[in-house]
Amino acid sequence: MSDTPKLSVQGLTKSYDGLPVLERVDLDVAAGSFCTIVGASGCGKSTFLRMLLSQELPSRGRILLDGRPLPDEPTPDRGIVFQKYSVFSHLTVAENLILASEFEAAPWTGRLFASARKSAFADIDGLLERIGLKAAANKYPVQLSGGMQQRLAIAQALIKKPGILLLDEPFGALDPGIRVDMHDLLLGLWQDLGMTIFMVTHDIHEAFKLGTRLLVFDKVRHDPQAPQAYGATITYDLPLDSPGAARSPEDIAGVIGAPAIDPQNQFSNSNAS
Ligand SMILES: Nc1ncnc2c1ncn2[C@@H]1O[C@H](COP(=O)(O)OP(=O)(O)OP(=O)(O)O)[C@@H](O)[C@H]1O
Repeated sequence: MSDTPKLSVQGLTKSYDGLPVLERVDLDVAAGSFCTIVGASGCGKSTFLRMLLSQELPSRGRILLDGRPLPDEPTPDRGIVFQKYSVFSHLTVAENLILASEFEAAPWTGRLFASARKSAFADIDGLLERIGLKAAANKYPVQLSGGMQQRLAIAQALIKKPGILLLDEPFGALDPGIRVDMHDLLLGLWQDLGMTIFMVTHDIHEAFKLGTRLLVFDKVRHDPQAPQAYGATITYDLPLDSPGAARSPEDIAGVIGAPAIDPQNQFSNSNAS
């Protein structure tokens, strides 16, 4: 097996208007890892994911994918799911899923016809089944529950079989019961498809349950006179799947300090900028 990390982040800094949001981030991630990311609100977790997607470019440093510089633009090998549904409301579930193929095959019209369209629908049949949306293939997003809409968003992100899946609080808007179903779905997909996953969450229990590695973002340098003078970095990088690894959110409270976790087991916003 190759020793080259799937993803390598080297000396990464991101600033907006000269103010650093992230600084000196270094990280090597092996293929097949499931990295959960936690940190105070506003510390740059989404910004980090957007850089892994190439929606944003680093101000300094670099990101390597399979040992090569990350492309400057999003590519099909990286899929993303956001908290808020990112599906097209005027298209059915199945139409949402064949959209990428339609634009690939017909960039001007975004439309496939006759046998090509039929074949595109046939291609997504297995995915619809796997994601639990087969019976809803002809429904519009407004006719789906929140959980089903998020299943559709995940299916959309998986359509190009990405090696890396980026999840930005994907279950944050769902009821606890639905979340458990979504955890099972996600873990099953991760195991079946062998993806490398980066998932931002505010729920520390979710981070422990799903991740093989927990990344905590926080500021190590503070200037009370200038709160925005420094950016956040990875302050804790905890393996969750090896013998002796931290096993519970209570363990992490001991490692990173109890104030990081509030009574609802959510990361506090005390460092919000
Ligand atoms: N395009 C942008 N231009 C200027 N500032 C930005 C931009 N995108 C993000 N920021 C700033 O960067 C900081 C980090 O934002 P980001 O959304 O990455 O944090 P986060 O940790 O994901 O927060 P939350 O947990 O609340 O979602 C914030 O102060 C935000 O205002």
